[in-house]
Amino acid sequence: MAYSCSLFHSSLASNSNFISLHHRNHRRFNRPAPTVISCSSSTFDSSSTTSSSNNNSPSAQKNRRHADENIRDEARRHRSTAKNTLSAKYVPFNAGPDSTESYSLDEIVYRSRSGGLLDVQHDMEALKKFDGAYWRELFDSRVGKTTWPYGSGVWSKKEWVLPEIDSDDIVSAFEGNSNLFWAERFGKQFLGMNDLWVKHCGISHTGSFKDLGMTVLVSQVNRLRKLKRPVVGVGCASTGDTSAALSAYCAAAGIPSIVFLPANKISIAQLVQPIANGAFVLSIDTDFDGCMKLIREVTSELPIYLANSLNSLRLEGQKTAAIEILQQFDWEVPDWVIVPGGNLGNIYAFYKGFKMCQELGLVDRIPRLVCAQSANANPLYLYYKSGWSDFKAIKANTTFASAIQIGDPVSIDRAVYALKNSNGIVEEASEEELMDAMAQADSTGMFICPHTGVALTALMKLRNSGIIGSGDRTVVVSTAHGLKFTQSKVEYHSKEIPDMACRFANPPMQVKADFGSVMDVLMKYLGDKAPKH
Ligand SMILES: Cc1ncc(COP(=O)(O)O)c(C=O)c1O
Ligand SMILES: N[C@@H](CCOP(=O)(O)O)C(=O)O
Repeated sequence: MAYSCSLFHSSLASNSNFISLHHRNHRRFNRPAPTVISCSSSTFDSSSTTSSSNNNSPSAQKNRRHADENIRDEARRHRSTAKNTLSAKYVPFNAGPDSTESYSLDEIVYRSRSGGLLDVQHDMEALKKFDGAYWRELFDSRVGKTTWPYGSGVWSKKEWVLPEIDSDDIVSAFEGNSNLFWAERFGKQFLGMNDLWVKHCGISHTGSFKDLGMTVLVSQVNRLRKLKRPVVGVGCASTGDTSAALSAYCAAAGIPSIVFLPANKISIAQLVQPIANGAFVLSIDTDFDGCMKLIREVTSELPIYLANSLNSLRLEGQKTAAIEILQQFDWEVPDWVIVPGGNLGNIYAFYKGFKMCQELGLVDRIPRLVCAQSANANPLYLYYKSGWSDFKAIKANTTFASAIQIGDPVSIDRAVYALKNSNGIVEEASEEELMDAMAQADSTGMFICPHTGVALTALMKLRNSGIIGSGDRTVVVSTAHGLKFTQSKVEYHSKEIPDMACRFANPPMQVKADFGSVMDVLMKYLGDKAPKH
């Protein structure tokens, strides 16, 4: 599949700005943030230790960081001396009330004694000592600042993520705080919807939502290494996004990273990311599931810490995207959230984020979740269609949504739990459907990845069947930046894909370099576009 059009070039744009959405949010964000938020039994650092003001008033100057101090030093100087009453530990995933099995987060453990998944369990009683309004205000007060580490959308929720980690150990690129895009034209034109949103988790440091989990995992590794635990490097199997995030965060912390990639199955843009960040890259002649099996075997033999989402630390970071969505809607709960699924950690992370907000009184309900799969890699969809009676791992086929070409998802149990407990739905998208949906979305000003095309296809199907109503507030989670997947767009717009009509292709027009020829094509174009009366 070669490039045929020299007009197309790829480069990865990175933007971690928080784009506040609408008037309701402005009201909240404009409120002065409290310097210290006190509560009955504890005090957490608030965001306003650094002056975020541009003015030169004496009070702004007084709050200024010392000239010889960096933001980490400054955070240390302002750190609350109150005893931290919050904690978290690993427990077997979905363990019954009688289970006593648990592990410190400082242990290197990925599986329960019975071989099942683990989950990070927070001390909910300690968190409940503060009411929902407290947490809403604390999280809101930290948005858009450079105070270490709260300028990160993940670490602005530190108390719910890794409450015990020292801020000094955190490795962060101020990830998160991604924009929630009102898909006005796409919603109106293709779906008759006026409250459709796209959460752009891919507009991030390495171009995918993986940054949210990787900052947490690599921070904990940083702590483990300081505690002299046997961690020489960190490794993952990847379809291209986990490897990019792992290598970037490890490079920032000076920790060796090792990535197992299925040969010729990821995009060039994704392949070059770990190479550029200095990771040890193994290109292996197998698929993602084969790489996953190998990394699990290797990490049980060598002092390499496992960074895939089998490791439940990752999901603690990823769950903050759910909290962020609620925050961006001024703590109003959307009706639906649609997430593309592959290894199936993220759908559970969203569930967990929403559920914590409900349990801790920030909101009174959770949205219905939809997991969207490529029809070429759809083990969850087949399981759902069997009435959850018959799960079979499959051999995943090639799909343009290459990052979710996964046939044996490690988090299958987590995904089923999330969907059952959120009245959820699973949908699938054929190659033509996902590529058409991507092209349609792009034609309304987005530039999404094929995985987001899978999620948009699910939305289209659920709208057509009337399950999602025209007025339902719906969020589609965009998981990676479209600039990582330009080749699939080039092929689509060049109409190069066998057996695909590419109905929304917009190929460039070749024109001779003379005024007459250019005028001819422009006159025709403008004639076609002129409003018909
Ligand atoms: C771009 C993209 N979208 C979606 C997914 C699916 O996420 P999960 O594996 O957590 O289901 C992945 C990775 O698997 C991905 O890289
Ligand atoms: N899409 C993923 C696949 C691995 O998922 P993980 O969340 O378990 O790391 C990737 O980019 O590698």
